[in-house]
Amino acid sequence: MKIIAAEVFVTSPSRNFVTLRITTDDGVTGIGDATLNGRELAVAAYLKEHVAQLLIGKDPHRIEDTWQFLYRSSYWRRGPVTMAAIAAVDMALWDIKGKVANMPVYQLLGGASRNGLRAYGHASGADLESLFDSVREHLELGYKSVRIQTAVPGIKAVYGVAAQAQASGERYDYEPAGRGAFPVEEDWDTRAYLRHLPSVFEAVRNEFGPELPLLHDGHHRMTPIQAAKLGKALEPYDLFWLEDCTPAENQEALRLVRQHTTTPLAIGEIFNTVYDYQTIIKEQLIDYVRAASTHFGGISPLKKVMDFAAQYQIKSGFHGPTDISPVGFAAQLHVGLAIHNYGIQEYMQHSDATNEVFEQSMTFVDGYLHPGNKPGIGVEFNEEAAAAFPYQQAYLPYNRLVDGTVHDW
Ligand SMILES: O=NC(=O)[C@@H](O)[C@H](O)[C@H](O)CO
Ligand SMILES: [Co+2]
Repeated sequence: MKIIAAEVFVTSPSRNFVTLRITTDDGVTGIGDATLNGRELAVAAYLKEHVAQLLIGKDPHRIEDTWQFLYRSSYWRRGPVTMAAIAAVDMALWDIKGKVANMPVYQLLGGASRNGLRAYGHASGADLESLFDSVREHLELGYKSVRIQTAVPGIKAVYGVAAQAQASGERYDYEPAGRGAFPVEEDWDTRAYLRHLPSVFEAVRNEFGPELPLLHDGHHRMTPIQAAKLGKALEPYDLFWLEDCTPAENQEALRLVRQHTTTPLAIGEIFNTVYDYQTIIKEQLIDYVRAASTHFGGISPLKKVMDFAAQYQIKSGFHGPTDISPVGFAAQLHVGLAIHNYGIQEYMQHSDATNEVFEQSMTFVDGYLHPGNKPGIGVEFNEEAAAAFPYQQAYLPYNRLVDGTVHDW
């Protein structure tokens, strides 16, 4: 069996996606997600200009060998662009292998370790009333766990609060990527946030009780001691996790947070190799691995990092916003179903237009996800539908503090 074609498609139903399709001489095709929100064309070019020609003639069954070849032969290692490109190839080859074996990918990874994958949704609201409505809406949609994001007094626009979508009556089902040639500037004040958030969780617990698993995303905005302060202040509200509490390029920073709080910590959606996790896993500085198949080099390394994490009783919490395409999302459902140390899956629901372009076999029933049992990854790419949605440049917002200093968004 040989690879005869590797094509890259950039399409933009609701938001931009980059998809790789590999075709073999037997006519079997496989697809992979190469979407990097705000830098999509960099990955598309990396694949089109530098990778596609290297794949022609290769045996598609040699997944690990192809992964290692792409990782080491480029010489320049790691980074979000390279690893998203390698991820797309890895996913497409697993898709092909599953189709040839006539098995869903999770069966090739060792079979199911559970019946379904517990998911959490993104509840948000500018004030308590709209936040409570959003929690109720997600409970009605079947979610059994919810992430809580809300506005902060004195701050104009805060990450994760879909006020703009709610104003137009839509559900918050897209990741903030403002279309246009320059990132939208948002504002931030950590002290105001730290003063406000505990009262929000107290109100949510009073309204919804002690059982409902609640998550929160700090989105890289605190220093370690501020993250420690928040983690401790939230302990009475028994969070499932506090995510991205501080920028973690300096993995040792989590030592300080860990010393001060028992609030579980989740880190890593912007990481792209196991080396980014090495210290925080070995020293058990986190409880959940936030990697996504698309940003982390694909299915193969996602399984490897979870096997490493298992030695330290750390579980999965894979990143699953709508800027992970349905292909990347399905790929990590297969990994989540097969591993023993599964935790929870972030699940924002893609839009109707996106679901038209990507025909999926995954299901979401009573709060649990399942990738389905179609051979391979279980997603078909509709090229005709994709052609109707041309790429539109879009950037993620960025932050400035009230004194004008650029800050993490
Ligand atoms: O936990 N989820 C997140 O932090 C996401 O909403 C990220 O901001 C977006 O995926 C960035 O493109
Ligand atoms: Co996050």
